[in-house]
Amino acid sequence: MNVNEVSVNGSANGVSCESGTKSAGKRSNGLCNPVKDNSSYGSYEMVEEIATYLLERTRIRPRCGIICGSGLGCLADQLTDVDSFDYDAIPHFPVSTVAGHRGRLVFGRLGGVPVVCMQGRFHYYEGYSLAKCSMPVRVMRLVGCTHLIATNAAGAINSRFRVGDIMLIRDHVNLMGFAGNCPLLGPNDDRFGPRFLGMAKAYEPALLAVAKGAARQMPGMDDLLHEGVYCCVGGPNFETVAEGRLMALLGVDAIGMSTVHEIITARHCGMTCFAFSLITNMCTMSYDEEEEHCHETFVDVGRQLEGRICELVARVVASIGESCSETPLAK
Ligand SMILES: O=P(O)(O)O[C@@H]1C[C@H](O)[C@@H](CO)O1
Ligand SMILES: Nc1nc2[nH]cnc2c(=O)[nH]1
Repeated sequence: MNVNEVSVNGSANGVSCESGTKSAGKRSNGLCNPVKDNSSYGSYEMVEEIATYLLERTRIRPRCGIICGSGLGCLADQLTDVDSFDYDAIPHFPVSTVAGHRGRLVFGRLGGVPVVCMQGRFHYYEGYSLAKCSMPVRVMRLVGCTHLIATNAAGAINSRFRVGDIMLIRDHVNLMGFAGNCPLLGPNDDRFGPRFLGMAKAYEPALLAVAKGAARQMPGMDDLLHEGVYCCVGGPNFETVAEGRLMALLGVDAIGMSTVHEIITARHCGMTCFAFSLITNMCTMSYDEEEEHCHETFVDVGRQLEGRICELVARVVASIGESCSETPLAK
């Protein structure tokens, strides 16, 4: 099969620069070449090659992939029987460039359930296309994951939220998609999933119920927990007051710079998804307010809440473990 015909990568409106990919021991020069990237990056064969590389080096056969958001790398630190791979050692993998994103893939067990964690994700503002940001989700699928848990740091639009709260994501607004940017742009490869994708049940209601049930059993957690709508923007700048107000009108509760394209990619390849936002700041909704946005402070909010967040994720993973059969799915 001609890889050019089945490539699933699309760069954003033909204007996204790809940066920092390691391939065959050589880093790209980071120059824009969307046409080339569109035809060769992220093919099924490439993702399969990465999956094979990893499976040959670990005995863990993960059922659930976990993406650690800014300041939430602690999720990977609680795994046992660990095999970890720095991103720059994995063929074709992008590299993390953001503080609080360590840049490694960690295979291991969480409460006995085999999982794989991205300890650091890729963002559009780093210069990667949405397809490239989300490519590791397809790797997770091809190493056997049936479920994805995505976490992120986000700003609250909803005035009832407070810094340190957790918002379970019930739904999202794909604002970048409205502008014609989507991780599924370009030719579709049916081996990953269908050309046209329904998104009405993107976030699995049963896992939302598990998380809410778990929170009720964790002292003080119920008060911190909300359910709501997440929106991803390209970043890296935060929102103007007018943009924050627009988000409120759109029904958005929290805003960030990730997750949506990962969930689209995961749903495309048939994964069951659960996601939550750690509220790290209140969005500035009035010109009278001081803007107090600082990435380093956001990372600290994650550190302060790591015990609770780890427990919540462990409980959701335990329920996923119970629902999965023991048949390995890895190709
Ligand atoms: O990876 P996530 O979505 O948690 O990162 C958020 C969005 C920006 O990358 C960063 C802003 O501080 O945190
Ligand atoms: N876009 C956006 N991303 C964030 N990530 C953490 N806080 C914020 C925020 O206020 N806005």
